[in-house]
Amino acid sequence: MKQVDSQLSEITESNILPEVRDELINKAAAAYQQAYVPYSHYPVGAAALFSSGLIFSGCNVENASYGLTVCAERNAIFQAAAKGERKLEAIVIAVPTDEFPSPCGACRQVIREFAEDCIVILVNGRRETRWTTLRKLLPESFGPDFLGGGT
Ligand SMILES: O=c1ccn([C@H]2C[C@H](O)[C@@H](CO)O2)c(=O)[nH]1
Ligand SMILES: [Zn+2]
Repeated sequence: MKQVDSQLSEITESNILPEVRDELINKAAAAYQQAYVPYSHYPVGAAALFSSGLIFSGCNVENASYGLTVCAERNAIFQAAAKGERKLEAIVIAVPTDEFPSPCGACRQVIREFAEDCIVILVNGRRETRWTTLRKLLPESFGPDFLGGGT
């Protein structure tokens, strides 16, 4: 546990510039304003930083056929992938509630497709942050390397 925490603080302190972090947080919080959530009333915003330096944001979009709902994280990542981005560096997930969000299993796996590991910053409605990593959220993961893919 100690080791994980020290790895984490290394990642959080050194790998993201404060101005980039702030931009990610602002974009994720702006994204949830556009959430389409007539069923859950739980808006989520995500902002994903890719290796190009570009940030892609997205919100959750629900559907009357509930299972067709797309989460904010996947919306942001798929928009990036559609523009040719392939390497995810960090993702911020923001909600307006007091509780921190947590990416669902499907989104963890989609994050894994574009990052062996990456910074994950969770933001609540008070703009408090919780830093974690994909590796911590999805240990011993299955990824593109198993299939010789990932490019
Ligand atoms: O990390 C999360 C967790 C949930 N949701 C969405 C899916 C659905 O629209 C609503 C309730 O599950 O929140 C996200 O977008 N991201
Ligand atoms: Zn999800």
